[in-house]
Amino acid sequence: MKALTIAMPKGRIFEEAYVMLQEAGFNLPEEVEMTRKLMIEIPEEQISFILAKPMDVPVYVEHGVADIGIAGKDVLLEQARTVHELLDLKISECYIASAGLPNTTMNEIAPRIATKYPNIAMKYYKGIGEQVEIIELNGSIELAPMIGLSDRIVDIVSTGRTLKENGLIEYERIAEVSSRLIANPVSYRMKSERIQDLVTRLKKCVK
Ligand SMILES: Nc1ncnc2c1ncn2[C@@H]1O[C@H](COP(=O)(O)OP(=O)(O)OP(=O)(O)O)[C@@H](O)[C@H]1O
Ligand SMILES: O=P(O)(O)OC[C@H]1O[C@H](OP(=O)(O)OP(=O)(O)O)[C@H](O)[C@@H]1O
Repeated sequence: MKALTIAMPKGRIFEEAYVMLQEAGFNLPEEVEMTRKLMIEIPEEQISFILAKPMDVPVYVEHGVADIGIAGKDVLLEQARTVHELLDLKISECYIASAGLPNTTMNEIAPRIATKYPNIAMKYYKGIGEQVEIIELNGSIELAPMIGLSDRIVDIVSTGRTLKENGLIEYERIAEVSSRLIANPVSYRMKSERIQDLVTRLKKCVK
């Protein structure tokens, strides 16, 4: 059996994907003890997990240090990396939307958009014919309109709770997001049997 290295984000995606892999019949410990270790080896299954920042998962996969990865569609849309998207796992579902303070229009000259997704935001506003200035932030995006840093934000919405609790409303839904199984193109050829088996087994567990 050929060894597989799988890169995954540490947080919510790992938790959901790990359960899915167990449901798919992989012999993984009942619970992973969350330590500071950034690599988890499962010798019985010849699998190693690399625990990464969400935005870094496609980087590991594109460079081939991970054969497989699990990444949010948001990250894949933002980065356009050379990886194969194999399967929609339908976990960590949410969407990307534009939002802002209620009853406000955007500044007519170069409205400012705060976001963690500069490429997605730029493409969206270009598509609707708005010339905007992007302000790139790394988190707590919902703060920006409240404190006068931006006219709008482009960010992830799931329950809508963060928008609501920060006095913002959604203006437009931009893209649907869920986690995808991705593969390095060379690994996909060299380890095709192993990867195909993983896809077939996971497919049966998609809800
Ligand atoms: N509120 C949410 N509900 C469901 N899925 C989400 C939500 N927020 C983000 N996601 C999805 O989960 C992925 C990882 O997000 P997560 O919140 O775990 O990390 P992060 O806070 O962006 O990362 P970090 O703080 O480590 O840089 C995102 O790329 C997206 O696909
Ligand atoms: O609609 P909701 O259910 O409230 O979820 C949306 C929030 O979840 C994500 O933030 P996260 O918790 O990852 O924190 P972040 O600000 O560090 O990105 C996202 O950036 C939103 O802020």
